[in-house]
Amino acid sequence: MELLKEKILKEGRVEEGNILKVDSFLNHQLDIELLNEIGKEFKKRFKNENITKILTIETSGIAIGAITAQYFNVPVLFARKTESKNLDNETYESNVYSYTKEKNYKIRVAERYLNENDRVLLIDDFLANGKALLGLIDITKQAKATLVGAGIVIEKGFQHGGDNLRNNGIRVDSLAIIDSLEDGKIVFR
Ligand SMILES: O=P(O)(O)OC[C@H]1O[C@H](OP(=O)(O)OP(=O)(O)O)[C@H](O)[C@@H]1O
Ligand SMILES: O=c1[nH]c(=O)c2nc[nH]c2[nH]1
Repeated sequence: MELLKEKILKEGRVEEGNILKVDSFLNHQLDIELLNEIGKEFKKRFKNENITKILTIETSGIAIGAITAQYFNVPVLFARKTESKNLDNETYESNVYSYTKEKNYKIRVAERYLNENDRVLLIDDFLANGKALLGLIDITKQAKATLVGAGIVIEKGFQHGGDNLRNNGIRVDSLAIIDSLEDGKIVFR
């Protein structure tokens, strides 16, 4: 998606540890105009798939998940990473290692909001090693829901999470794929 790539080149900063910082528009401050265009693009790509639910993971997936859900007219459900009295006792659970936080999280989704009648589109801001998506896929399987695929805003292709999933037959549509951040230079696939 050209608009997104231009924005990444204009505002993205490469940080230590192969981190691309895009917090001016994607996962801290939010550029709603751009996020709307991204939501429309996901709708265009998955419009024939009868999606019934968008599933994402807190924190950074929520904004893009919610904006995208408007174009599908379906609810967005986000996996929680922290315990809460606010959550049902009956939950699907999985484990996710966070690349940016360097720690493991137990993620949870209330059973009542995901079931075998659902056709699920996973949405997230970033795909790196694929751990967040693997956790969401695990939860989708536990719910016996149908996994349609994943829509990702930025994939860091050099970390291979996306290609591993594709090799396992999972549809992963990323709007920008980065092949290298070496020497602080952003190189798209
Ligand atoms: O493909 P992976 O290696 O799993 O990396 C991608 C995940 O990492 C980020 O989440 P993070 O753990 O930084 O949490 P946040 O959403 O709270 O920022 C991002 O929002 C994805 O969910
Ligand atoms: O803002 C982010 N930048 C990254 O490089 C990254 N990798 C995983 N998750 C990420 N989030």
